[in-house]
Amino acid sequence: MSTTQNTSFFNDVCSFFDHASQFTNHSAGLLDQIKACNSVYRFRFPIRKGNGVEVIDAWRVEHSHHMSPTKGGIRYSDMVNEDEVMALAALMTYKCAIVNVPFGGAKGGIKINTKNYSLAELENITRRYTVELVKKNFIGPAIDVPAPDYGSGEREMSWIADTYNTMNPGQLDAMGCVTGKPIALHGIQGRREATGRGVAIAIRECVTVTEDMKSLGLTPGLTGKRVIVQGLGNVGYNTAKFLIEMGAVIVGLCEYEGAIYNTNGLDLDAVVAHRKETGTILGFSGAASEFANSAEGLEQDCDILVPAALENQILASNIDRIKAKIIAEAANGPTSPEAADVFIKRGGIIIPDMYCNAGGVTVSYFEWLKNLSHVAFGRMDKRYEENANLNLVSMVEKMTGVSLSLEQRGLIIKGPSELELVNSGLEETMVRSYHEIRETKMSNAKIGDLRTAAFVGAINKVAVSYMNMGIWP
Ligand SMILES: NC(=O)c1ccc[n+]([C@@H]2O[C@H](COP(=O)([O-])OP(=O)(O)OC[C@H]3O[C@@H](n4cnc5c(N)ncnc54)[C@H](O)[C@@H]3O)[C@@H](O)[C@H]2O)c1
Repeated sequence: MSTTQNTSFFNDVCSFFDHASQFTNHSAGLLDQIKACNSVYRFRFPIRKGNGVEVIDAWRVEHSHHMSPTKGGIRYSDMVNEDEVMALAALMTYKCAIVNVPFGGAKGGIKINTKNYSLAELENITRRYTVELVKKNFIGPAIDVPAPDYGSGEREMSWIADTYNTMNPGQLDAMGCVTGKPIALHGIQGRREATGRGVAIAIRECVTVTEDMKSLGLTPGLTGKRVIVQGLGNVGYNTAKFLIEMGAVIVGLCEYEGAIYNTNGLDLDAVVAHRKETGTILGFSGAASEFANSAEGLEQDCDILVPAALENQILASNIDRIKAKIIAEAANGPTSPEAADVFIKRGGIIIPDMYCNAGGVTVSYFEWLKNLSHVAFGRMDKRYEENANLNLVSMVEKMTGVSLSLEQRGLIIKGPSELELVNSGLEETMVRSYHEIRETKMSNAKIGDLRTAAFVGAINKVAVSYMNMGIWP
């Protein structure tokens, strides 16, 4: 299947790319340009730790400048490395193209185990990381816009926004330099849950296609579908939460300390509360069985497996023991090309990462637009709105001499809130993109799977941008 030797995560992404590119008709040179990472910035900076100094390794990779700004999260992990950041940046390019978000792909990495640092040290690291990016022109609302990823969240995004803003006094659009900020600091409603909500919508769309479910021996629809989720962080927790709302049953949960399982379903919030109290999901009273090794949790009986932690979880070495019929890649790169090949050949469906977790960047785009437009999304705070609309109602009544009915008043004051706008935009994007990918798959029997179809669509869109742009000089 691949023309690239698989020695790394980035090579895995290139391997998927190479396989899909045979279904496009672009020149080898253009394909090379799309595939390559345009800028890789590796840097080291010191922080004070205790009475000494510690040097931190960090990266920012801008994979593709076919659109500006570039966009992608920052991973805080002691496992992060240059290859991983390059792979994640490349996935961002294809992801944005799939959901028609007009950004190039980027990603950042800070090599730390967040558990080993105090809050003040984490803030120092984040602010210094931002300063290094500013110095090299690797951040800015029109240049490169980071977001949360594994190990980072709203708190870190606030520090980044404040550092950038402080270093660029008077820059009107400064708050658009990063997304995933808290609501009180120019964030947007619904961003926190967006990736998980998007994953749940992606799964729902997949299981509603009767013909595809028939081929898996499953009934269409989410009701009663048994799901195992790996990772109880931002993406995993929210995916599980929305899947439950949509009628699915969470039968298994895996965290790095182990896994729990109950074929009758697990109470998600009770598990989270238990973990908060004890530091582990193990020992949860509602579990029928538990496994000290997290990976064993992936191999239990279920219809849908949702890896939502890290890459390289489903490999040639364990794919034969995976019982799920659908793998929904909430994490980036959880399935190796070899494992994916085996799974597809035995008739399984993989909802590929580059589409499945695109809800985050979709809503990040809305946040960035809100920051640049300097206008609140949706209707205003209810108190103001009611006053404003009451004025409007009495104005209309005075002008027409007619008393408006309650219904007519209702028509005037009703309007979508920011959250309703965000969620409907997200819903529309995830639904449309799923069927676009599936149609590409169905258009050529040789394409064979959703990931290849997603890559074909993404490659074609990025190719058109590069061709329109031309080469300068
Ligand atoms: N946050 C976003 O908006 C976003 C968007 C798109 C993609 N993603 C991807 O989703 C994945 C998770 O990101 P997140 O933001 O939820 O991170 P997070 O840090 O909030 O949560 C990750 C969780 O995975 C757990 N974990 C780590 N290793 C594990 C293992 N071996 N087995 C089971 N659990 C393990 C961690 O303990 C943590 O609870 C990453 O691949 C990330 O790139 C995140």
